[in-house]
Amino acid sequence: MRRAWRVGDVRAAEEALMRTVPDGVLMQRAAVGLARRCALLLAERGGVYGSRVLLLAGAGNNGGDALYAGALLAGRGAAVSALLLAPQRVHQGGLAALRRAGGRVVDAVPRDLDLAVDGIVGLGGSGGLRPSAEAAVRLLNARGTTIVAVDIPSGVDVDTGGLSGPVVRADVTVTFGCLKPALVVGPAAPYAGEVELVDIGLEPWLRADAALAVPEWPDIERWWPAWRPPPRSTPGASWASRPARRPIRARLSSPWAARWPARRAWSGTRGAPRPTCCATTRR
Ligand SMILES: NC(=O)C1=CN([C@@H]2O[C@H](COP(=O)(O)OP(=O)(O)OC[C@H]3O[C@@H](n4cnc5c(N)ncnc54)[C@H](OP(=O)(O)O)[C@@H]3O)[C@@H](O)[C@H]2O)[C@@H](O)CC1
Ligand SMILES: [K+]
Repeated sequence: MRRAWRVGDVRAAEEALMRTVPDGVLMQRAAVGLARRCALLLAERGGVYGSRVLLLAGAGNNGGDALYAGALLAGRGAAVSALLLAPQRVHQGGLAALRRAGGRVVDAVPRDLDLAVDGIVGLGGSGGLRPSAEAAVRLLNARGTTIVAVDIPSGVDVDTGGLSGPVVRADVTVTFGCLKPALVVGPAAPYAGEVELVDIGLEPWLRADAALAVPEWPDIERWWPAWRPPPRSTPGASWASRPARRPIRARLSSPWAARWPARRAWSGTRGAPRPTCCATTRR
């Protein structure tokens, strides 16, 4: 089963974990996992060195994750720029790290990009995207820029998986500690693209009863041994018409970054109903 936790539960676990580690450690764990996934993506497309990366950095720690990860990529020779969506409230430590590594701040989305990192908003999101963020997101979505979302594609409702306006259409979402409902269910789920879960040590602190649990193929096969996914040609494969621009491919992860294999499983079986209806929920 894939289990997901709501924002309140993640925050509670985060607080408990934070009491056991020095300040800033969790953000560094998150940033290292994020930078590593971005570097893998860039390596597939010609290499990290000399690649052009844009960070969309919002007002909170989600922007901080993006800025620290950007600093790591700049350290590997990427040309990293940051568009600050709330310059007065940007994560100062992250911005300083980026500048030290040679990154720069821009005031508009650059024309040529190899990768954009969505650090607009994460667990702290409410309502639709703010106007400055919305304009940048519309432009990047329209251009088909490769996007890695930080924790959650910005603009989605994290707890319900609902949408209330334009959202980031990510190729990959690097999420921290645990899955969240918007990555698994609702209209938001396809916008996450491939989801990579980075272990930051949160799991022991999460409550045992997750907000929801969604079965994976092995669960279904265990419950119903005779069942097999329908063939690819089955009509009515509308569930599979995700908004991604290219097929999601499986990538290997390091041992400390557990990939979520479910999308790969589903993407190989077009026509099958996506079993979100089987999700068990906790109120
Ligand atoms: N959990 C963990 O263990 C760890 C969590 N970590 C990271 O922290 C992140 C949570 O950080 P956070 O709490 O600082 O909130 P965050 O999501 O950055 O947003 C805050 C700002 O966004 C704004 N805003 C709100 N809605 C908006 C919208 N729709 N569109 C645009 N802007 C919007 C709002 O300002 P407003 O516009 O309302 O004035 C607010 O000030 C989490 O997702 C993960 O990445 C890791 O670093 C370490 C481990
Ligand atoms: K985000």
